[in-house]
Amino acid sequence: MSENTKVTAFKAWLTQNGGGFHPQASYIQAASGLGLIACQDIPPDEEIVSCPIELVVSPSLARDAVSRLLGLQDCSLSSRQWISLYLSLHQLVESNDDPEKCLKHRPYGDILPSPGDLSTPLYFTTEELERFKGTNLYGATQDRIRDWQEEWQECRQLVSQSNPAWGAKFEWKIYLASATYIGSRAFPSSLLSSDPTLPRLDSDNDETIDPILLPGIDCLNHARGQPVSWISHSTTKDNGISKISLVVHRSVSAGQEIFNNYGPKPNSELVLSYGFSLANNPDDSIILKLGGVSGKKWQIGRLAQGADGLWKEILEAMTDDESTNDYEAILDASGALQDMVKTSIRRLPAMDKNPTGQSLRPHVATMLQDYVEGQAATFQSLLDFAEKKEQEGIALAKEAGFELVIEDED
Ligand SMILES: C[S@@+](CC[C@H](N)C(=O)[O-])C[C@H]1O[C@@H](n2cnc3c(N)ncnc32)[C@H](O)[C@@H]1O
Repeated sequence: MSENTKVTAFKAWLTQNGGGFHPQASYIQAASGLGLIACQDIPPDEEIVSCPIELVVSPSLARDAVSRLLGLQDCSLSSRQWISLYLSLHQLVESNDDPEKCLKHRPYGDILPSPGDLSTPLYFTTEELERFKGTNLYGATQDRIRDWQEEWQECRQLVSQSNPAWGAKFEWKIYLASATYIGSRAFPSSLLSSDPTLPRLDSDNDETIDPILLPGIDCLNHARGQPVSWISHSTTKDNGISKISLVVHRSVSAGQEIFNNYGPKPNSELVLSYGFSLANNPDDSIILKLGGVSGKKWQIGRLAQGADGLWKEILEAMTDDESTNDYEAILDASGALQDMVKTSIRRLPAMDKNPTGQSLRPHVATMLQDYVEGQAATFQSLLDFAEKKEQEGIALAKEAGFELVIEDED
């Protein structure tokens, strides 16, 4: 099937099921892969795309379909595993071998990017990945490979027990692509509530949020700050959700791309889960954890946003009593923070003058450059913060009658 035929079939499937695209929006090749382009001027506040509830790929839909197809009972897998397995089975099982039509997302599966078009770090060459050594992203990629491979082994075993021929075909690359689709296209299940919200899917504080796939709505690329709304439509009958739609509040001129807004995401997350980065991304952040203290992870943004909590924790670790005004503790804490930040800065990968050199593909070089720039700028802001605290400590010492001269070791 050609690319156009697949897109036509997908659009027809979406429409037949009660969803669809704006009549003036075409799903075609855009600047970053497939995207939605306005064929004529579209006024603000128009519904751009909608996905009927029947086509939403939720963990429960996936679990029910997979369990029926494989004859599983009371099987426990994570939400990501159920959805990944459901998507993967679309590739492993021919339509003829699925007489009950458990796998009902074939037109959707056909328009998902091929593995060759996926660009998250799990698709980097070894040499490309090595260039990220010294960053949190490098470690996060290694963790993800290990975790997803364990998930794949577990799923493959289930498939093999049910149908050895399907199990034999279930290679790592099939699970990897499915799990990558979830990372780069999923929305939080909270959108299905009557009061939709867009929290982070990896949010530590809400374990009730699952990934869901919204065919059609996930066809839009991301633009930071784009004003959009999520509308969940209720049925008049039982007040359940009938469809989810996306409304874009800016007008779009003919020929322009229509964007979604994936929310404020740092490049660490954009690269790891989506395979792209934004230059000078204002949402960049670093994650720090103090060894031997509470184990809490601190997220610090550019301009040292969020550093106050981290500072308080370091300072409290340096003081025996409740006093956080003790200049010695302030100077110790500031010294510890400066040492920690300087070590992290030194570990960051060196940026080539010509980052699009031969060893890296250009899109990987761009991600490396954007990501390292954000990390370096954020660490530098934290260093400035620590130096300011040092000055405050010196001023307090002076008030107490001590003249301090701090010598810089670097
Ligand atoms: C939900 S899909 C968006 C539609 C997608 N282009 C497609 O082929 O269906 C998310 C993927 O689109 C690409 N993408 C989205 N926004 C982008 C952007 N601003 N710059 C570069 N790539 C982007 C990335 O590959 C990302 O993983």
